[in-house]
Amino acid sequence: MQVVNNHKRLDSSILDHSTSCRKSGGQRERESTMSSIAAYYNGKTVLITGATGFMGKVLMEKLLRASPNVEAVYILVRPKAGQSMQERVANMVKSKVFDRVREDCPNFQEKIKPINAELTQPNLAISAKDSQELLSRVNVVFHCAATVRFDEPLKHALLLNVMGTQQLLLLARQMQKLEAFIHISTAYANCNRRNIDEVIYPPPVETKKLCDLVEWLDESIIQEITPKLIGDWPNTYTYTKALAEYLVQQEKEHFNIAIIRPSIVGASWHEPFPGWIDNFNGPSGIIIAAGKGILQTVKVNNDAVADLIPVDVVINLILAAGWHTAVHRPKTMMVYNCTTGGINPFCWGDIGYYVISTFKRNPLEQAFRIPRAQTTSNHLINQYWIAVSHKAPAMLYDFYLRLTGRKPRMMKIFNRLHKSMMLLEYFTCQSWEWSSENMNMLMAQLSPEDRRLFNFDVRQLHWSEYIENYCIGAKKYLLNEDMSGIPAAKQHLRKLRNIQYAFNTTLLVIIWRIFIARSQMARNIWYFVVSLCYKFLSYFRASSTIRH
Ligand SMILES: CCCCCCCCCCCCCCCC(=O)SCCNC(=O)CCNC(=O)[C@H](O)C(C)(C)COP(=O)(O)OP(=O)(O)OC[C@H]1O[C@@H](n2cnc3c(N)ncnc32)[C@H](O)[C@@H]1OP(=O)(O)O
Ligand SMILES: NC(=O)C1=CN([C@@H]2O[C@H](COP(=O)(O)OP(=O)(O)OC[C@H]3O[C@@H](n4cnc5c(N)ncnc54)[C@H](OP(=O)(O)O)[C@@H]3O)[C@@H](O)[C@H]2O)C=CC1
Repeated sequence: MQVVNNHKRLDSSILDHSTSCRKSGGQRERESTMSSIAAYYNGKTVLITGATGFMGKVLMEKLLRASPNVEAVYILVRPKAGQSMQERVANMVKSKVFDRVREDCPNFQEKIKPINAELTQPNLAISAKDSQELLSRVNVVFHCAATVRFDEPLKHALLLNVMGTQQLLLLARQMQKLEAFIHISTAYANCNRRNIDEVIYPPPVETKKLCDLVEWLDESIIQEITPKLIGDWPNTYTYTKALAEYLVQQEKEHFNIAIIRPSIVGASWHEPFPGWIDNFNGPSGIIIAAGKGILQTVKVNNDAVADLIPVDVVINLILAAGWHTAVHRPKTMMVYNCTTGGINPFCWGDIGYYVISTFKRNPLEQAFRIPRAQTTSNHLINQYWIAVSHKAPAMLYDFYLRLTGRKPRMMKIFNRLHKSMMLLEYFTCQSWEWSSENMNMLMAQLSPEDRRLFNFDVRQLHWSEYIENYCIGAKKYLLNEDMSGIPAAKQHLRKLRNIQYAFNTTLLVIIWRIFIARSQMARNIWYFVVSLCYKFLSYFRASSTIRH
């Protein structure tokens, strides 16, 4: 109920702004003067890479809704999974994430200008004609495209995250009207350090030499030497993002640049809808696995800071930084650590608690077991729980599937889950400290209206409410489950609970029977307990007879 009310409150707080597309030119003009950021983007031409991704879509939606008079939004898109660029964009604009902007500006898609591109190819595989159009028109670039997979082979991660960025920078250098270039990095680019300031740290290797090396080395050799090359970085993703930051910094003399470093980007806080999420990355897959009762134990340090940041907070900061970089042209290149830990900390243990309690109240459909999450940072304890509460039930279930003539699948799901958890545990078992002076400084420079429309003040974030919306968002938007199915899902959980009680009781009786048959001590304990119960019952009966 609280969540529903919250949704209403949030909706009404942004309603007056979101309807601006339907208002008259004069009204819109007046509103634009109130919001410097929204007004800045009106009339500008923007280029977004990674627009088909999780953050890119939210960025595009907010930009088109906040500044409906933006001149054009160019997006670099590649054909994928048998779909042409046009088909992908046509499907994308139908996505629920654009529902609000669709309502406000039914023709919003006319502003979107897709450009065929592949960031790993020479010149980004952009045609000469498209390239010319970009060079003569673009005012602001938002570079979001990247591979965010932790297990990406080094060569591919370098090709996309480093060389792709370099090529985009080369293109940007030639843009005649460029006012700002905003590069999206990650707060974990320097995760080999404990305290991370808003500065660029020296790269671990000379990027050019490394790129040359992997170009001619055999793939299998690169795989073999990857751990040595990445050193104390946990994966190729964070390593290549660190290298890219350095490259971006090298261009600071040529145009106005800012780098945004978000931590773990989660579902949205307010916009476009509370709890909006559309992929299984980061915590989302783990949260769903917990809600389905598949994941029963997870390796986290309960007291370590869970540096989650809502996607809309990141997008608001990105847009504000774009405006600030273009209009105020800071003398030094600004790096914005976009994190919550130092401002409004929250721990992994608390997340575990709130996730489970939300899914008990709002269960997912067809759960495998009752949601329950054992959280520990102890490797042995975690392995014990994995054996007892993951592998054993999975084997039993697969055995049951085999018996009923179906294909076993649970062990496969668990193996995949364990692989993901192993890759994520580096981030859940330790804490980092990020400074956030630049984010605070930028916030201080915003007008009250901008602070409201482009809110990135995470001090106002109420974690329990946010996690509740996150879980409900995952249910609605990721799993496409209807809230009207909750009574049936609760009924299913009750059934699972009864099955579990019956199973546990049977198991206990069997174990006890085995003990009694084999051990004199177990027999003695058994007789003692039985006689104690008998005495207690006799006493109870006698005392109740006297009272009558
Ligand atoms: C209760 C306690 C809470 C505690 C909660 C702890 C959370 C602890 C988070 C730490 C988070 C740190 C984050 C650092 C912050 C950055 O800066 S990193 C940016 C975020 N990047 C990531 O999170 C990438 C991590 N993921 C990966 O690297 C790869 O997905 C993995 C983990 C290696 C798995 O690879 P894979 O086995 O090949 O699987 P993958 O291809 O990813 O997925 C295959 C399919 O299964 C789907 N899928 C994936 N997971 C699921 C799922 N759970 N259910 C259903 N389908 C799924 C995918 O959508 C995909 O579908 P298609 O696209 O094929 O249709
Ligand atoms: N999500 C998170 O938790 C965090 C993300 N970040 C950073 O934010 C940015 C966006 O992340 P997010 O939206 O989550 O990532 P997604 O994986 O959702 O999106 C990645 C985007 O990059 C595009 N892309 C990938 N490869 C290529 C290629 N070869 N050519 C052209 N485009 C390509 C994808 O296009 P396609 O649809 O064709 O695959 C997609 O649009 C990244 O730079 C990431 O490092 C930083 C911190 C945390």
